[in-house]
Amino acid sequence: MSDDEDIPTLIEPELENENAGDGEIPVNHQVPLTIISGFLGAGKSTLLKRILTEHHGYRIAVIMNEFGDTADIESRAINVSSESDPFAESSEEVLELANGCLCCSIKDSGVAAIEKLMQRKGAFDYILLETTGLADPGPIASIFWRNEEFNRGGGKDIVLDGIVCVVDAVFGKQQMETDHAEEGIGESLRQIAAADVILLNKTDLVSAADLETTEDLLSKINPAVTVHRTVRADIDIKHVLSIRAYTSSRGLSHAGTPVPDDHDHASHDHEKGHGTHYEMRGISSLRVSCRVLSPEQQERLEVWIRTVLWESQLPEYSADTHDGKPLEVLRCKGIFGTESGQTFVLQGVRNLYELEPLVGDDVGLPEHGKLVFIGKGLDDTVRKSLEKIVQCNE
Ligand SMILES: Nc1nc2c(ncn2[C@@H]2O[C@H](COP(=O)(O)OP(=O)(O)OP(=O)(O)O)[C@@H](O)[C@H]2O)c(=O)[nH]1
Repeated sequence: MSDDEDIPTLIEPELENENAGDGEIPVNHQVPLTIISGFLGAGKSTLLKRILTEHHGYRIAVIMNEFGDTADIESRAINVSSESDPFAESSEEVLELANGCLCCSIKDSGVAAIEKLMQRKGAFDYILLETTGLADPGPIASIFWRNEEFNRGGGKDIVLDGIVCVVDAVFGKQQMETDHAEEGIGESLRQIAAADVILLNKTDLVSAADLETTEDLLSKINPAVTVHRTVRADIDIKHVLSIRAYTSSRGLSHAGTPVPDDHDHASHDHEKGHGTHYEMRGISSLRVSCRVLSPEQQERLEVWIRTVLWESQLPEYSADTHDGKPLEVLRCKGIFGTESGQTFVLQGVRNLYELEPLVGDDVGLPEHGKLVFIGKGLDDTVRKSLEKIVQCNE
């Protein structure tokens, strides 16, 4: 099918849930979008097939896109609302599946095609976007999350729900350990870094010990990720859709417990803190526990985040005196309490971040907050710099 006459009739969305929860669609009229990434052959199509053939009540539009070239998407994002956009006439096919899902293959245009898809809003209530096995989902995520240009256009009705990464239990560990890029971090590690949920798939093909090792590696690279072990991507849909990874405290569920002081080879040179840092093939992650913050500490933390994210340096060092590697943050997440009795959630994708008080999400005031940063050059100096702000008693 290629022309609009073949596209199913519009149906008004039935969004009735007041409290979007596990597996429920949010009541606001924004359409949640989940990005599915994953290593080549890991089981992305198997997951998609499973989601599309189950009777879950969602009307899902699946976009299978050659989103390999993210620079291309980003440049088009800027033109998304322009009438004269030469990409508005993207080639696309839409198929309606038996359970009401729409399957769209959008071949040659990124965001403009999604905007076009949004003109059919009402025919679906959820978007799944499958990236290629070689894509870094980070830049794609930042288009849908807090991107002002895009949000003024067709993107205003889309809300990024989360990033799901499918990892091959057989080859995943080897892939991560040998991943490299000309400059910096390889794509499979970027996919792990960006993920909110990982499906460690094909667990039927490996030993329990190997699974343990791979899972351990995944959570060292991304200390904020939730890992589910699967066979043929068999997973309860509530763990992958409507997880609200960017709008709730979910995924930070361990925040109430102190970060363990885990003295492995990667977290050396601890003084007194409960932080860890881990480094592998150019990617590094930091996990730091955080006391209940005073207003001054909160202010200093914000300055720290802005300086690291926007200036790629630590506040107490100028770029040429920090003897570490260049700083780059791919993803950050966190939750902490303040002396004023509020709970704050930190979310960040590349140099975009949001630090907002948590409303209507009853997690209680976390006595031991947690901050996680994943990226490049996040070494022990960076860890100590952050701990100096969030762990001292003022
Ligand atoms: N044994 C086993 N095979 C699986 C499992 N999941 C997927 N497969 C098989 O692995 C192969 C690759 O799965 P796909 O779902 O096509 O993987 P993909 O990530 O979409 O692959 P690309 O699009 O090429 O990157 C297929 O032959 C699947 O049937 C699993 O859990 N166990």
